[in-house]
Amino acid sequence: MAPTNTSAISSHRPIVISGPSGSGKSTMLKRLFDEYPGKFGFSVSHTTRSPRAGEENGRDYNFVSKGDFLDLVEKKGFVEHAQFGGNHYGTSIKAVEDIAEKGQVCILDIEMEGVKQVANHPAFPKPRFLFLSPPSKEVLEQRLRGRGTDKEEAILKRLKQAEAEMDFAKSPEAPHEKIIVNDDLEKAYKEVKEFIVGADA
Ligand SMILES: Nc1ncnc2c1ncn2[C@@H]1O[C@H](COP(=O)(O)OP(=O)(O)OP(=O)(O)O)[C@@H](O)[C@H]1O
Repeated sequence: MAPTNTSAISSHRPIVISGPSGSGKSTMLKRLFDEYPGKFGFSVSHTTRSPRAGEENGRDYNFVSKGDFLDLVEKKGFVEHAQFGGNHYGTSIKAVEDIAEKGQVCILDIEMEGVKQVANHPAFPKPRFLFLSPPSKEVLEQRLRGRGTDKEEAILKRLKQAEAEMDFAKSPEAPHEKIIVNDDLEKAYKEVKEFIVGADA
């Protein structure tokens, strides 16, 4: 099994934020990163896909071969990993440790299957799990449409996946310490901040 430097991670416990696409995760994180510059960091993911123009190895992704990727899977070196469109993607323990060793709190913005993997990892210290929920399916649909980034087919796919995410969050196997409903943005951001930074935020 890949060695884990638990001390850095334990003193800067990573935060896993999840919730349906369109629930507002990026909106919250952008505000948080802007309000607390340098306090938080995103880990650099591994991928087997080829770099795109302008992408830099080690900065945008750790670009690796399929063999190396599967080796690390075997060694339990990923806190979570998945396959999309024929390519593998994953967050390595090392990438999370690198953030903690810089003195930052690592934020993991991941979907349901990844959350399950993180929660069940045999060696990775338990992070803090936050779930961001839309106020309703109807509002989620409005926001996804309002965002204007997806075609109809993608919106329908996201809405279907949202149901699975919401069901999981309500199930007994869900690891979330807190569920925040993103209705009023100011109120929800205050709650997110309290959970992540503490009551003195
Ligand atoms: N409380 C809110 N009230 C109104 N609109 C909101 C609120 N929170 C977020 N939005 C809007 O909803 C849309 C979806 O938010 P955002 O892109 O942050 O979601 P996300 O969870 O990061 O989605 P993805 O997982 O697809 O990246 C955005 O257009 C955002 O401006």
